[in-house]
Amino acid sequence: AEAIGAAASIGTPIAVVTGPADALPGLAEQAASFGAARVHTAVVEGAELGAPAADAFEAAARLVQPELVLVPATVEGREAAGRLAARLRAPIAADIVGVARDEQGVVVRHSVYGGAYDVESAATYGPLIATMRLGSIDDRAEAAAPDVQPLEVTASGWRAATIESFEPIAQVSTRPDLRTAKRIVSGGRGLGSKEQFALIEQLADTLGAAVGASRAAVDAGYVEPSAQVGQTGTSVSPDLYLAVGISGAIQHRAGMQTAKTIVAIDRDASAPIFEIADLGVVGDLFTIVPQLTAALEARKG
Ligand SMILES: Cc1cc2nc3c(=O)[nH]c(=O)nc-3n(C[C@H](O)[C@H](O)[C@H](O)COP(=O)(O)OP(=O)(O)OC[C@H]3O[C@@H](n4cnc5c(N)ncnc54)[C@H](O)[C@@H]3O)c2cc1C
Repeated sequence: AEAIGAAASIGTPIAVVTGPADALPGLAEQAASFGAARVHTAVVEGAELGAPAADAFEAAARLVQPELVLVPATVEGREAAGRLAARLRAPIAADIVGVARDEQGVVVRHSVYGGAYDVESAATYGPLIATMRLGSIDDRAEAAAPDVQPLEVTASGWRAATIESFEPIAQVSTRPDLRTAKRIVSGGRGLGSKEQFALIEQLADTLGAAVGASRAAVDAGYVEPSAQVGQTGTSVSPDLYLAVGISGAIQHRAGMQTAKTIVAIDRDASAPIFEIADLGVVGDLFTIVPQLTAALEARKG
């Protein structure tokens, strides 16, 4: 939805979806519902990473002759985008957080030095391939009527890493996914222990929010690494980001400062998190958070 929304903000979005044959109709329908004017499908099955998707992207790029190819900056997306750029001899812009158009063509935006600077880049010849940081683009397109066209893909046979075995991790959480959550409650080192981090989980559950954390909280073992928000964690752009006992280091802010409303609770009035907070509460979190949770529960009741 994000890639299609970003593409629609500067042109006509054409989606390429890859996956097992039985999943493609559903994926194609979803892409149209996200606003893709046309959807090209390609069957990608098996355990090879990157190369089969790059084969499909290459076939689509040669057919469509796009100005810009947007690929989500996931592990596999980055691999496929790099391969595609090499094969098309096209430039690549890594980890973009925005797209625009000026009089000369497509411009992409990057957030660098832990979010301290925004820089723009453009390609002098195209197509520009860009990997897109997930959770960084708000644009969404209107749903389109499905126009699904299978791609003819010639397998390149290029070498690729393969998955030989894997162990599924049972997802036990009923909370929203961190990356796409509308509300996030994040806890930092100020929580002091894994047991006390439960305060964050209770508040999150009261708000129907996802649980996030600073790296200090993750490193201290209060919460699992998948909860980390920031430069080396997940980038998020929720409607509400509630930071509790998080000082607001630049590396944390890099992953959350695009949240629409930021609320911070910290006992240190000079903590940098207050520089970007829309609402700040200076005080002891162990007093404030239980009261806040109780007040929200009472309001729900
Ligand atoms: C290369 C690199 C990458 C990094 N990537 C990330 C990243 O992705 N994400 C990330 O978060 N960090 C990242 N960091 C770490 C970052 O620099 C900070 O160290 C980290 O964000 C600090 O976490 P914190 O705010 O929880 O801890 P602290 O900075 O220690 O802040 C704790 C806060 O809790 C407050 N507090 C304490 N007790 C209470 C209380 N009882 N009530 C209210 N407030 C209280 C304190 O006043 C303080 O402001 C990275 C660092 C490096 C070098």
